[in-house]
Amino acid sequence: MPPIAPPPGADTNATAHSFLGVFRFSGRALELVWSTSRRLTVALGLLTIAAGLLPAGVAWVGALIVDAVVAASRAVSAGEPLVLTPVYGLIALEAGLVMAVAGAQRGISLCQSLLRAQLGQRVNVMILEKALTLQLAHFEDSEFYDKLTRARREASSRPLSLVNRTFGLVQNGISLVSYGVLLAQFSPWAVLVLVLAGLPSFLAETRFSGDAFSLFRWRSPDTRMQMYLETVIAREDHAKEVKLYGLGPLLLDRYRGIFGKLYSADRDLAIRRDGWGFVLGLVGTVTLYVAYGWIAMTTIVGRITLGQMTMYLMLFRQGQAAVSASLSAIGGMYEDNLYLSTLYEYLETPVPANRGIAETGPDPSDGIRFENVSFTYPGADTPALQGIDLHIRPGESLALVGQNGSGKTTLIKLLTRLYSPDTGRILLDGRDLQEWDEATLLQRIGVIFQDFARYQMRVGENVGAGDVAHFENRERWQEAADMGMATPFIETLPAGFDTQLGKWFREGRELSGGQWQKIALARAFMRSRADILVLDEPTAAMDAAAEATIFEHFRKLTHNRIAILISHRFSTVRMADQIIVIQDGRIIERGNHEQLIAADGHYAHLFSLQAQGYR
Ligand SMILES: Nc1ncnc2c1ncn2[C@@H]1O[C@H](COP(=O)(O)OP(=O)(O)OP(=O)(O)O)[C@@H](O)[C@H]1O
Repeated sequence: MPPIAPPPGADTNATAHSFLGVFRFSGRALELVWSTSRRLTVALGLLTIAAGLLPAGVAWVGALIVDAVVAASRAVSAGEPLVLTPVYGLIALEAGLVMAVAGAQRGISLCQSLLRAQLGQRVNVMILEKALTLQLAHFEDSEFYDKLTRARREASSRPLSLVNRTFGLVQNGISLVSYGVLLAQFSPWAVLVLVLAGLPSFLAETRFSGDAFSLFRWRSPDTRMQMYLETVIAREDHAKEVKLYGLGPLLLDRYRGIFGKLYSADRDLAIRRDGWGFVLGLVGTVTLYVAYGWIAMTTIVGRITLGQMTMYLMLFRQGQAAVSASLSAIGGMYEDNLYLSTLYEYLETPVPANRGIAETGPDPSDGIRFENVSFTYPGADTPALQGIDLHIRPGESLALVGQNGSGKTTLIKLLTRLYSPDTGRILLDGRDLQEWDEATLLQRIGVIFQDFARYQMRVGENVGAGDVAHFENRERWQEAADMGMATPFIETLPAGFDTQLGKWFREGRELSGGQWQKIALARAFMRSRADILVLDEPTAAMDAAAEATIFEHFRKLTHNRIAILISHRFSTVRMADQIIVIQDGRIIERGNHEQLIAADGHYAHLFSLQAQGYR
């Protein structure tokens, strides 16, 4: 039998197994619904109470009708005149009540649809707002990412579903109490029998729902892998490789494999759940018919009327239906709880508060300083950077050279405060980076990473993204595009700056790698107020002529700015005032091009290798 119990490490709260676990998040879900729309929540509450009480009323009036009919027919047999008014009156009353039940149920479903839309939007916005406050490290943490995707996937349905089920349970509870009150007049034992007959199924359902709850949690990485495989197989940005390498069947096999594994656990649980459900359900049926006999016998001996007999039978039957409706609500509530626990874990992820407030530094002519900076990625064994000392003054340019994985991009991530150093400090204008106000700091830095974003938006917006204050400013788009050498090809696009990019939307145009890079460069140039410009391999996909011109622009532009450049092309690197060579996270050489060539070390070796290639 596949393990239902979670493996070590899976967080199965003990309460999840207890009956109360079902209600763990009901209060919070209710709070969420309440704050989304008070009017709709109140309406839903009132309608639920009405829908809970009215069925007992219908049963009661039903009994009165039968008794009135019996009385009237006896009167007619006894030769008395026929009086139909009381019977018709009662029939009309029952019809009214039945209509009211239907009205309440419709009203509930209306409130639910309206709430579903509002609540879905609200939860999605909460999730996205939180995402904006997260740090890069969160997105790189697989477990956290899992929480985020799960929270997003079911945001529009789960919170309301939990509320609906909670209300449904309340409604059935009210009905059960009202049936109980009426049934108690027949015999308090009958009430006890009704409750006891439902109890085994109730306990079994709670138990199995608890198992399902654990199962969901335990399998979450598998489900995530399945989702990922779906993305790889069915999305345009992977389609090229999947086709050319013939990866499709292999990936699909994996997808099937995961399903097989999950399915066997599901099947086992479903068989046990339904098997026990059937057996315990039989207990209910047998009880019903024993009660039937008991009620019939009591009618025959004349202790209750025919009308009461119909009512008690109906109460018993409806009572059992209410018990089974409650059972399925509870089953679903476990799943909803799982979702909400993920949602709240995600929403409550601690985020370090904006650490600094400084908007200026004591010495603006000092530029950037790294003092003995070391950094290890969360979960990594070896440091990505160690003992980095570095000084770049305003107006200077710095080039970072090193093998793949040597730590160049990491250095930029620390400078842009996407991560914080483990030891040492980074100073800007003589002030620790941690003390700077985040918005001020970010305004001063323009950066393009190797894996820059390709927004499926218009060309102009792709450029404008570099400066949100001028996102829609066409003049600025134009200037930035000129500097990024993007203007000539943008002019050839069907709608110029208004051309839609990417393939997700209608009439979207795909660009070449170099064209995208020019757009990204233009985006960095949008940040005209930024006095630190960082280009992480900005021209790797560009042709040599474009690269040369861009650097001419770049040098002119960076006159009073700090320019940091990561590149594997020595033709550009050599132009920098200062070059540092990084190896395994440490600086092994530094100086300008001439000094490094004269030193005849690592740099000189790499330079001559590349120069040979051009001879
Ligand atoms: N998000 C991350 N989490 C954990 N380790 C990382 C992460 N990003 C990079 N690393 C590791 O840190 C080291 C330095 O990576 P970095 O991206 O800084 O290299 P790089 O010098 O920019 O390389 P390239 O020239 O290939 O761009 C590498 O060993 C890499 O595997």
